[in-house]
Amino acid sequence: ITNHLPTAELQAIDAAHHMHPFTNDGELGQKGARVITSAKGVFLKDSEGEEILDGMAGLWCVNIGYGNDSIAEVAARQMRELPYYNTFFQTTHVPAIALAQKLAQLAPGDLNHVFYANGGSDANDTNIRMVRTYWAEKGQPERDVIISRWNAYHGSTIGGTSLGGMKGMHGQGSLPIPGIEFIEQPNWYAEGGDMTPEEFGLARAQELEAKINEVGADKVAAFIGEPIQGAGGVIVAPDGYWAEIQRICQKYDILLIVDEVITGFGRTGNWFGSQTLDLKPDIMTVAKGLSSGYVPIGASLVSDKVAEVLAGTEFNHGYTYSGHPVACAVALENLRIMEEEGIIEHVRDVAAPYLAEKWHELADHPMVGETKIVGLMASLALTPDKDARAPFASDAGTVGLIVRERSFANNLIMRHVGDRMVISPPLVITKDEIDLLIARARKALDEGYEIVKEKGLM
Ligand SMILES: Cc1ncc(COP(=O)(O)O)c(CNc2cccc(C(=O)O)c2)c1O
Repeated sequence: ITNHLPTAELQAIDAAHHMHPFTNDGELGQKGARVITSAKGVFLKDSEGEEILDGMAGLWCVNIGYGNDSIAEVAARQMRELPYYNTFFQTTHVPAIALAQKLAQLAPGDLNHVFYANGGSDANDTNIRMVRTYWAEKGQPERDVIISRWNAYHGSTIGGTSLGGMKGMHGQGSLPIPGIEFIEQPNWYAEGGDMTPEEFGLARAQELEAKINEVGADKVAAFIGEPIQGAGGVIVAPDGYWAEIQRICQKYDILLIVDEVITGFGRTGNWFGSQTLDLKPDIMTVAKGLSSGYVPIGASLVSDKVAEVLAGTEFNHGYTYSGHPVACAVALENLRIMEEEGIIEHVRDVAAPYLAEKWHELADHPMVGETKIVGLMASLALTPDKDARAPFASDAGTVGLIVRERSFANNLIMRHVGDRMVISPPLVITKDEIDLLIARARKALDEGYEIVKEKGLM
């Protein structure tokens, strides 16, 4: 099978054998999956020769853009030299050592220790076992509860799904696992009612203190949160929310896990979202932009305080590919490119300010209620009534899906989460490419708006 097989044949074989993530395969099988054949910079090519602007950087991950040759070179060289070895048998190797050192240098605060994983989900599984082991080692084994938020996303493993607050995911597989508690999310647009954003954010943060007292402070191990909820729809917490969350964590001496799988490695205009929002994690989850998606890799960046306690015991946890040499070598090269090409500065000084200006202009569209952006992750809320910040009468996602389909038809990848549209382009995007993205997004909104009116959805 090659890229040159007719699309319909590729689609038929895909439908016969390939089960897609988060997909109704029955429906997709009828429709046929879009066959992506190559990519360069911020553009994908499909099997019909269409050029598509990837407004999602794959899945929030291709930070340096597609088609970087030096990464391919590094991967090939490492594969020839040491394609695999483990770090279980009191052994290590240079890629794992060098990447750990690099991450310790780049990470804020005293996140000086790295536990490797395959991606974000299993890094969060590590975090569940790590914080529970931490407290057991400190003589408080009953401190095993982790508090998260509804509509958070922390992955698709049993642990990651349980930490996440997506009720639809919990329903498939009898989740969450015991010991995970939830508070409401800081989504002012949808849930703030008549409160100001700041009042609402404070109220939502103070739910953490209430939950701690409900569970019993001596039972709570940690709190986990994304600096900005990504898969939840790029929900930006109101000012003051995170300061209050951190005050409460310190008051009750519970560990703070900050999940930077999306916000890490330049997405918010700094190396980490924790720097943008002034967070001080005890553990930070990373993946995606760590390798720009060129190979799977994730990790838990761990503070001196936590690592010190863990160092006193055998932490019986780890994965075959923890610290995979090719993945580590590629991640190192990815970070070198980010530094040497000044990609963080490009986001902070050029791309993010420009995208923000253009993205906020979309708020003049009759169907757009709010536009939010931090760095190069942005969202907009679709609404039939801007003043009321009203949801559509149709099932959540109906209108979002219409706009997403029009976006795809106009060769722009733009995600919908419910009736919010989301973008997260490669960090290397230029101002001209932003103009193209905005033009195609506006066209998708205009065409979507016509369909929504025809269907009587507003
Ligand atoms: C904050 C966060 N934490 C953990 C994970 C899980 O990482 P892995 O997928 O590498 O196990 C994620 C992943 N985020 C993610 C993954 C797939 C799709 C989408 C989407 O928004 O459509 C988002 C994430 O966004």
